[in-house]
Amino acid sequence: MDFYGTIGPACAQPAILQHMVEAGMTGIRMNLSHGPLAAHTDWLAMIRAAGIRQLLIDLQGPELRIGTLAEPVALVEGSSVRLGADGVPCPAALVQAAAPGQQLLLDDGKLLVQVTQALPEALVCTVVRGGTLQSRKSIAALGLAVPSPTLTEEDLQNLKIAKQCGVTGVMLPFVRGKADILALRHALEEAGAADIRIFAKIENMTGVRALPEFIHLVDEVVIARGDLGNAMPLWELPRCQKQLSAACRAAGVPFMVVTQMLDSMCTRAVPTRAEVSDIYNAVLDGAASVMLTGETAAGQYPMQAMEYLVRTAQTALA
Ligand SMILES: Nc1ncnc2c1ncn2[C@@H]1O[C@H](COP(=O)(O)OP(=O)(O)OP(=O)(O)O)[C@@H](O)[C@H]1O
Ligand SMILES: CC(=O)C(=O)O
Repeated sequence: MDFYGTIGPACAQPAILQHMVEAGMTGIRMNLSHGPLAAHTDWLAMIRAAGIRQLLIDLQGPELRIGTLAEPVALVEGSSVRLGADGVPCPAALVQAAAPGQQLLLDDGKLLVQVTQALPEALVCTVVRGGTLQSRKSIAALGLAVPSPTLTEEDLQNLKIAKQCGVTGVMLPFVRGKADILALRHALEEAGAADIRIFAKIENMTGVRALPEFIHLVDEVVIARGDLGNAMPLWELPRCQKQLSAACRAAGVPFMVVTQMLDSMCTRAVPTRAEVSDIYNAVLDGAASVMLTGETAAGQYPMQAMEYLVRTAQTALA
């Protein structure tokens, strides 16, 4: 079984990475939504030096995100916020597609705004659930199909240098169907990196429904519960996870379970009973790999989190 962390400011130090490897980490994810491969040569050197065998890059793909903010923006419930020109930067395709009444979940659903006015270059929204909005956070536009290419220009640049950077796998967000996988395969071939494994992230209902058409074209399916949890009431997410796991087992395709596996360990050295049960159950369901994200990238206890992940999974395997 594979155990992944996510590299970020909290763990990008040789001694911490070394400790995570000693705890059983077999691979690491680099989230390229926060910066390109070329800007992370120091992290790449650390990953090599720590002897981490598998390096996954998580592309931008068709995912919608807030752009870069000069500083975090406080969104106050009931107040108005402008997305687009002269406001919080966001993709132009979203501004074009959204109509008044559209709800937009921000930062994996922590914040919620509703469009009140759709101008040609901006959306005026009312804040329904407030909080602090930071740069590059996710946007989920429920029920709205926003046209976007499989790969961004930056994704293509990253794929060109992936092989020389030691990348072994590519995670494609928000897979919508067979065409997205074929486009990524083609881009990898063009980059001379046809042997890099493809991890298809299931992050919304489009991906759930399309899974049968592309499951045999990918190397691993990723049950990406952060965004997937925005696509349904949260009490339905466990059933969806179980159904996706069963579909992968039936097809004989490996799958990964990721997100909030040990979320409380971002700020506490010991996980909750519910979190260790979640890991144990994912392993019993047949997961080929499990991954930590914010816990290792930005949390206070990256080494302890990796230890709990690996030990709990190994206990389930024993
Ligand atoms: N390459 C990076 N550079 C700087 N900060 C990073 C980097 N990768 C991750 N982080 C920080 O760690 C946090 C958690 O990482 P994670 O990969 O889960 O990002 P995310 O944007 O929250 O997730 P997702 O891409 O799944 O929506 C990020 O929100 C960011 O603050
Ligand atoms: C990891 C990720 O992208 C998610 O769970 O949405």
